Amino acid sequence: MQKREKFDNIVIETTGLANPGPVATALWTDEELEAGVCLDAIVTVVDAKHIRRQLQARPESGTVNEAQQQIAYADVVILNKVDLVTQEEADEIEEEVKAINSTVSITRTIRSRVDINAVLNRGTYRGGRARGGARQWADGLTRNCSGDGGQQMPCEGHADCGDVHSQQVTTVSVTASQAVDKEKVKTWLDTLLWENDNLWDIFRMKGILNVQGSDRQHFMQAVHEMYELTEGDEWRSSDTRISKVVIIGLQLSHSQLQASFADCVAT
Ligand SMILES: Nc1nc2c(ncn2[C@@H]2O[C@H](COP(=O)(O)OP(=O)(O)OP(=O)(O)O)[C@@H](O)[C@H]2O)c(=O)[nH]1
Repeated sequence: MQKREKFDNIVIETTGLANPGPVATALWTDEELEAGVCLDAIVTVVDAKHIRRQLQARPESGTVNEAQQQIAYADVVILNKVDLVTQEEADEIEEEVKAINSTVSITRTIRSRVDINAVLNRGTYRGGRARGGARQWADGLTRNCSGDGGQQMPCEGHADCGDVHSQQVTTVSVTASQAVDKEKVKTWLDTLLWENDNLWDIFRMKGILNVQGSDRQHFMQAVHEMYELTEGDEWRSSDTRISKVVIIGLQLSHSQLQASFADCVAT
């Protein structure tokens, strides 16, 4: 079939669809396949006036709070109707959103008037060597880590208290200061995402890896049950070579995740 012009962007509004995960994975195509469409970013509009009540709603047993889940999958949150809340309330809402998804970028709006660059062409799912995209969020991940000779890095990360938050979607971050073994990381991801016997539910993962035997940064991300590991540029001399992965999901135990990630260190 021949087409005269291509679309620049396709925006899909999943109205009435509580879980963006399956739609996102269907559109997240392998770069090497050079598909005509690729996933750019998942954007969630948060209603500042009503979100706190929505976040507190108790889900039925075996289900997840829909507002929490939609924030968990988001790469960008548009915090709308900020004219209907105070500045302090908006700050508190941002904190609650970040407690669910510490990697999300938040833009405050009235009537959803937003700079189009905040939501389109973000390149979030582009591989490691692309400009912006993975490199940008990976810089954000490592910004809070300071290297100090092989010790555990004191990184920021919500819910790093070791508790399992049963009905609450949270972000947990795990780190390794020594280089990791790529094959071990793949096995770790397979187990986390595919063989968990419903012990936890992972929606989203993003990470930067210092891979044994490589001078290049490696990026990993997962959505729903799909993950991708890509090679990026060479580490810069100013970079702290660490591995850090953030995991967003339900029933996450920081201590268990940290211990299992530590097993990925190359020996
Ligand atoms: N004051 C104010 N009102 C808004 C704003 N954005 C939308 N509204 C109004 O809020 C009302 C409901 O709009 P929305 O919450 O956007 O409705 P919707 O998108 O159909 O809601 P969903 O069912 O959640 O998709 C309408 O009257 C809008 O004009 C805003 O930023 N500030």
